[in-house]
Amino acid sequence: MLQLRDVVKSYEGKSTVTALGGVSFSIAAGEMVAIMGPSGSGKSTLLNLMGGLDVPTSGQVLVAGSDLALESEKGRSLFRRTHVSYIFQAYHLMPTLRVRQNVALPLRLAGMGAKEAELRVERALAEVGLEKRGDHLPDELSGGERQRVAIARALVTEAPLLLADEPTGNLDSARGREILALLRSIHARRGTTIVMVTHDRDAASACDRLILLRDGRVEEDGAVPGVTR
Ligand SMILES: Nc1ncnc2c1ncn2[C@@H]1O[C@H](COP(=O)(O)OP(=O)(O)OP(=O)(O)O)[C@@H](O)[C@H]1O
Repeated sequence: MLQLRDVVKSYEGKSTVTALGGVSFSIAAGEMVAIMGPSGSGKSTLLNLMGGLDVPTSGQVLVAGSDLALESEKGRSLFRRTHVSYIFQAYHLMPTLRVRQNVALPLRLAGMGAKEAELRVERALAEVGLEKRGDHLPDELSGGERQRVAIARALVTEAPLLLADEPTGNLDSARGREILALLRSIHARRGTTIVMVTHDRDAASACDRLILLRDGRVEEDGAVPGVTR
């Protein structure tokens, strides 16, 4: 599904910062992968490249065999809409929209008809256990529930790749574990490929593989220590 070949990403400014200094690995369809590493090691940069939000300075990011850097901005935007969904530490819900409208947003942006969209929204809300909260505003929900709404919004497009940036970062450990269990069940049921940046050992333990970054390079890549499945 994803292949990174000797990916370098530098940011030009007063001085050049090399965020990624030659990263190579592949992620197969259906994997659930954690990316860990100290602050500044390049995790968010990597996630942005995988999601087609940015392009590498050199090297290649191949998604299903095609090089995202060779696509036009329009091509990358279509790729993002159809292939990738995101969840974030801070949920990023629209505060003035009801839960149901938040979940429907990516479908409305893609121009999907109201009936089909409604069906998908209700299905996604049921999948995250919030079928009774569709008319609430995000402010009326707990942190864990807000993250569930964000997960439902990620599910509606049926994108094969889910990128998660610290999905449990704002939650206490019990709520965090519920979100991780939900992500695992989605992974098992839908076969969604999940890549999760995290500082949280529990979150990494929910994954099948751990990629450890240090100073913009892969330091370790393999099974999550202490986890047997
Ligand atoms: N837009 C930018 N311009 C300049 N430098 C940047 C930019 N984005 C990131 N960097 C630098 O690139 C390096 C990697 O940053 P990145 O955000 O990918 O790290 P991270 O591992 O996600 O960190 P954290 O865990 O703190 O979020 C850092 O040195 C950072 O300062």
